[in-house]
Amino acid sequence: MSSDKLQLLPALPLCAKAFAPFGQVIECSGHASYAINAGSSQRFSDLAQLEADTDGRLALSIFRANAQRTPLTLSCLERHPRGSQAFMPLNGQAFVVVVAEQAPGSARQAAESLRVFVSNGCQGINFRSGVWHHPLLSLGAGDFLVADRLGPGPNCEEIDLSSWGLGIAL
Ligand SMILES: NC(=O)N[C@@H](O)C(=O)O
Ligand code: NI
Repeated sequence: MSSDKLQLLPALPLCAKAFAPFGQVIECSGHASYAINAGSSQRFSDLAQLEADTDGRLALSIFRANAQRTPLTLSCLERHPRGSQAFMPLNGQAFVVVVAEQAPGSARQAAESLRVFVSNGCQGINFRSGVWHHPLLSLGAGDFLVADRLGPGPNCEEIDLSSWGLGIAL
């Protein structure tokens, strides 16, 4: 869909304070560290609160992402009620994060309620359990380390946005 037919939502640089209602930003900036391993490394500790229900377990995966074509268009929102989901770029690729506190019922509500952030490629994010978000939107080809909940039972609710003509202004 050409950009002139899309309703473009504004994007903000990702920052911990603005993202706090949705989860944590995983970055060294703004966090204390302490020397470990005889001073050969600095540890920036406990940067995200990873969650999994008692039936599940936390797992580490790698997503090998293609660069999204622009203009970015929004296809769906999803949420994982049984656990958190963290993404950390491994190759410095910037990515877009789209979140919502409530599931929008219309394009108008989505335009008012969706929050869009852009990671600078040195920042990762951790979605709290149950936070509505768009699936990964990477701006560059690269790998992401992903920590999320695996286990029995459904853990992905989805709503379709593909017909709402929503895009991201980058
Ligand atoms: N499908 C999958 O594992 N990833 C999504 O949950 C996502 O948020 O990208
Ligand atoms: Ni997800």
